[in-house]
Amino acid sequence: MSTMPVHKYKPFQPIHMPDRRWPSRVIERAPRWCSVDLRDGNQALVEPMGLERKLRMWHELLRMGFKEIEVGFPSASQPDFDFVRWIIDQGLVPDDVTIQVLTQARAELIERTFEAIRGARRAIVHLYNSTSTLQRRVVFGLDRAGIAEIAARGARLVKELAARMPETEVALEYSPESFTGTELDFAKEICEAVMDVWEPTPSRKIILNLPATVEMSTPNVYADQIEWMHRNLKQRDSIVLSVHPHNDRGTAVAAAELAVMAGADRVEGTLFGNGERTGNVDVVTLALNLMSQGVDPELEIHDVQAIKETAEHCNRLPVHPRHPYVGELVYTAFSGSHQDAIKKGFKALREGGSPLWEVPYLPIDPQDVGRSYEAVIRVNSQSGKGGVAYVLEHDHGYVLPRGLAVEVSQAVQRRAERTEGEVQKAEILAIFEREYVNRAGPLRVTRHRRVGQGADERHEFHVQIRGAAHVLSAAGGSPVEALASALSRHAGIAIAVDEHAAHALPRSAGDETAAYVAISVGRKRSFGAGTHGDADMASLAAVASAWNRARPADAAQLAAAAE
Ligand SMILES: CC(=O)SCCNC(=O)CCNC(=O)[C@H](O)C(C)(C)COP(=O)(O)OP(=O)(O)OC[C@H]1O[C@@H](n2cnc3c(N)ncnc32)[C@H](O)[C@@H]1OP(=O)(O)O
Ligand SMILES: CC(C)C(=O)C(=O)O
Repeated sequence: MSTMPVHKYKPFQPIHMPDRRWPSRVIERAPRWCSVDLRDGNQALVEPMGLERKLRMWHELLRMGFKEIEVGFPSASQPDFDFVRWIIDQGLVPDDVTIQVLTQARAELIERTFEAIRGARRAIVHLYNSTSTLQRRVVFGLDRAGIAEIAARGARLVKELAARMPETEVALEYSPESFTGTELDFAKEICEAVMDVWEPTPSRKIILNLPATVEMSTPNVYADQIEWMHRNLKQRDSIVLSVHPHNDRGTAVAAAELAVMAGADRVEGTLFGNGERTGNVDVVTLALNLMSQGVDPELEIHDVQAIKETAEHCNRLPVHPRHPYVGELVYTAFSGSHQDAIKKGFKALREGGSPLWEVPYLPIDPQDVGRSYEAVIRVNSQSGKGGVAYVLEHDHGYVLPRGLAVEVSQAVQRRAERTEGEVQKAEILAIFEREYVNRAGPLRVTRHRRVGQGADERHEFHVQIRGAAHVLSAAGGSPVEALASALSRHAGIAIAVDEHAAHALPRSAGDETAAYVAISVGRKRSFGAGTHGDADMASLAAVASAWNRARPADAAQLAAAAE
């Protein structure tokens, strides 16, 4: 038993609904989105947005394709009121976009709200009052009938004021605020009391918004609550059923998704989940979750970084580096096995020709949201050969053979362990090139040519051994094999070429070849690499590098024998 004060809390009562249907439903289309960044998001900020920040957010939301945007709580403050007036008066509301404004169910606030929307082509007036057992008791001191009357009275006034403003098409949204703490039969009763006032029809629907004002249970319970309302509300065809999840338990995204499976038509949320306490549901995550399932998210998120910059500027709050789809680190693998799988995934993708994105550990293609592959693999002490090989290939064009990749990654690992940090891409390149590529030492091949023809063909090598010029030669085979045999003869040591690979190495200065060899000098195995504008010379440089990297004693022996 822990010493935590569990006795202060009671479990949330589950909903008895053995025939619940949502668990076997699949989301096949995006819900109607409503951004509440400029209201619920804004009301939770340390420094609420002024005109400049509100306008920047507004334009970002329009660019993303939101068609319903809650633009404020105009009766709350002059800046909120002024912003609503500004976008109406300046003609900033596109024809296909509907603004939404929130108000408590209090006469003076509703009247002020209507002043704010005067002249708008269309507006959703969003009326709310708290309905939970707790709020009824401690905030309002009213019974169910008293609370229902607040809502009905508010709806009557909205209807009356809307009738006096025929130039504006007014829709009503009603929220039984704190719905998750409200008995379902009462939530139904109060919603239907509002409907009785508003008299919605299938062509003039009411929006009933069922908020998880405070997230109080596991998301499946919220889904049960939504399905119960979906199945039991009267005139369902005259209702847009909306949800507005908060994230107190960290499961707002799951709650919203299950709620949509349970019958919700519409979701209210904010960019990256800004909002009261732990925030509103994150609409970007919801939308990209849909995209990752092949469902059109009906929002444009081609540059998630730009959207994040807007959110951070407007909210003056940072987005976490691990935030889904947008965080600085979410497309980055540090750990070896992930890197290996990602590298192989990219290769399979390149070679497979399928349009489907299937790369382990990357649920979506970072490029689809404007992120690059730049940071997909970063290297520290948790990384393996796959990561190092990926960096050398992706960033520098070297396609290392497996054994060499293992060796290089061990050197990189030692560096990472020593510094206890990340090894930057430039350092990885430096470690590799310094140790393996055109490695200086006693042996250097300066020229190669083929002499003779047919059976008499020989390879002639001009080499420097400890600075002294020599001409070596050997018959037949590839230049690499011939050099190994010429060196063997001169040094009196068995030299075998175990591996040899080469590929074009695109460089800004012109195309080069990169070659890799593994040679055995006596019993010692050594890797080397070479680069050169001439393919044969690249391979011969690789042999020389491998030799120069071999044990000093062997090198000395070669030098002595050749002198
Ligand atoms: C869960 C949500 O996010 S809901 C939205 C919440 N957002 C905000 O509150 C941000 C903006 N709000 C504000 O700036 C202020 O609350 C205002 C300007 C709207 C109103 O301010 P005030 O008049 O000072 O009242 P306050 O908000 O403290 O409300 C308290 C009174 O309103 C009543 N009340 C609260 N909500 C509602 C409601 N939805 N409908 C009717 N009455 C309500 C309370 O019972 C209380 O009544 P009492 O004074 O008789 O005890
Ligand atoms: C007004 C309502 C919808 C709200 O913001 C909430 O319940 O969180």
